[in-house]
Amino acid sequence: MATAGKNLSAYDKNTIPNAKDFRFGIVVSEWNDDITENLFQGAFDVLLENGVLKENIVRWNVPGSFELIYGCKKMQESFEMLDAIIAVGNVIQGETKHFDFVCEGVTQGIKDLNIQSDIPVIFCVLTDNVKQQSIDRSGGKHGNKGAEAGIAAIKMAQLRKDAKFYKN
Ligand SMILES: Nc1c(NC[C@H](O)[C@H](O)[C@H](O)CO)[nH]c(=O)[nH]c1=O
Ligand SMILES: CC(=O)[C@@H](O)COP(=O)(O)O
Repeated sequence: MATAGKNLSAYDKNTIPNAKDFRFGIVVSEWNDDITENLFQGAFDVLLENGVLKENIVRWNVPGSFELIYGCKKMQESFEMLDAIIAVGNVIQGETKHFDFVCEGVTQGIKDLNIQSDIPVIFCVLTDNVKQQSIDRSGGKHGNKGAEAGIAAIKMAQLRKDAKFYKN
């Protein structure tokens, strides 16, 4: 189902673990910050709605979405007590192929971080053809992908906790 068929902000609170003991990092790209700030707020609000303490959320900024890779990697290394990290960015097609390389690079880089580290990184990067698509997905008519990412972060933090329990 495409995003157009669902509300990115909608979730059943009864299916979300209580996240009061979880700690989260959020790395935010400054490119298109009118969009990325809305994405950040969507994620931040959802985390608080589900019991996360403000003091258990750490935020770093990076210049652009491509730098999300390095920023998230350093956050994994610096804050070993984090339960999950959310990478927030917005890439919009310009005149050239740069869009393709940035999107592919970020996608592969964040995928690699999930393989190489025990701290999951959630992909909250909008990759849009035009600005209106970004607006629609960061608190507009299709909801907020940041909220979707916040829920994913809680679910992956719980999966990671469960996996540690079964391993011991
Ligand atoms: N065009 C967009 C960019 N481009 C910048 C890159 O992400 C990167 O910061 C630069 O190439 C230096 O390494 N970034 C976005 O996040 N969104 C864009 O639309
Ligand atoms: C995704 C980008 O880097 C892109 O917006 C830059 O614009 P352009 O392709 O016109 O240089």
